[in-house]
Amino acid sequence: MSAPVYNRVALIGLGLIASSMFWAMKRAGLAGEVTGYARSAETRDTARRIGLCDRVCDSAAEAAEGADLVVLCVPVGAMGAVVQDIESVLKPGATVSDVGSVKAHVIEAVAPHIPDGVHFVPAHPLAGTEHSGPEAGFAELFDNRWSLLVPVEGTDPDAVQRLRDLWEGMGANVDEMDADHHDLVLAVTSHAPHLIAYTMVGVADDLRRVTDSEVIKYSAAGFRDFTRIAASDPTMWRDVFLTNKDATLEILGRFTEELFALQRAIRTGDGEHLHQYFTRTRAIRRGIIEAGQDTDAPDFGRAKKT
Ligand SMILES: NC(=O)c1ccc[n+]([C@@H]2O[C@H](COP(=O)([O-])OP(=O)(O)OC[C@H]3O[C@@H](n4cnc5c(N)ncnc54)[C@H](O)[C@@H]3O)[C@@H](O)[C@H]2O)c1
Ligand SMILES: O=C(O)C(=O)C[C@]1(C(=O)O)C=C[C@@H](O)C=C1
Repeated sequence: MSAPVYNRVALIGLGLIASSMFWAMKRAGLAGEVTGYARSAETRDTARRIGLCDRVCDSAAEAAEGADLVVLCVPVGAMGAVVQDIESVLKPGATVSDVGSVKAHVIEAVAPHIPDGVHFVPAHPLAGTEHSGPEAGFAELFDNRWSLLVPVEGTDPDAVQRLRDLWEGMGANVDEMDADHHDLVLAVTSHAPHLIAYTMVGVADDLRRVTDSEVIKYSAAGFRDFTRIAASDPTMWRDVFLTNKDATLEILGRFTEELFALQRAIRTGDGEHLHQYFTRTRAIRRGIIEAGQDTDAPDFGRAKKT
């Protein structure tokens, strides 16, 4: 057990990420008391029933009052409204953070409502599952995953260091990045891939109407992975695309160009193009495994190189 990093932590929005943070903080003794608030009475009841948070409050302001750290764990599009519910109760010296998947938009929506004397340190854990809600969380979610801190210029370095200590205590590796760079990187590694998975599953569903249930019956591993991703929370992902518009459209534009090039290679029988392309992408996967970045990858990925 570590010494608490914060005496009082408030979690606003009690879904997958907040509940995982709660269990991870409890596992390592990182917070004295953790309060929580969720918009729906049903979620608050569930949280009380499963012991999620030391105290579940009936308003965001009640949960945030007196907290040393307040973490906004709601969909990206709701961050601006939520900070306005709590701005008047934030205590001087407190830190406000968030876990949103998009950073420039959150900073734009939240920063104007942070009172003088309160720190704002945006963050984004690069860990999740397709499940959502208060019962989806688990203490190990952040183990050996990245959590990116995106402090705006002039932020107190002690406030940043303290949040870093919290994330490291929850098992994550921490890096810092600026917001625009974050949003471009995540458009490549997370946002565009999710949109592609949503599309692929949508196409298969359309096809299913033609081929009856064969798409589901014979779905192979690759397609199943797409369906896992495409089962992710619709509200969360709607907000991601609406708030990281430019970077996502830029990456999707490039994706479409490559897709057309591959389509052409197939039509013209250009096997050389296809082989070279797949050789390049295979090397990327191997690079990730060799760098120890894919903790889910089986060992044979490292050992066998044909
Ligand atoms: N799921 C992931 O893989 C993942 C990973 C990293 C970061 N994130 C980010 O974390 C945040 C939370 O995601 P999650 O997966 O925990 O979602 P979730 O759906 O499991 O939980 C979201 C919570 O926010 C509440 N909420 C929704 N709208 C609200 C509003 N207008 N006001 C107040 N509360 C509201 C919901 O009731 C729920 O309690 C999002 O910003 C998301 O982008 C998600
Ligand atoms: O593993 C998953 O289910 C995820 O999609 C997690 C994932 C990702 O794309 O890697 C999704 C969104 C986040 O903002 C961070 C992590």
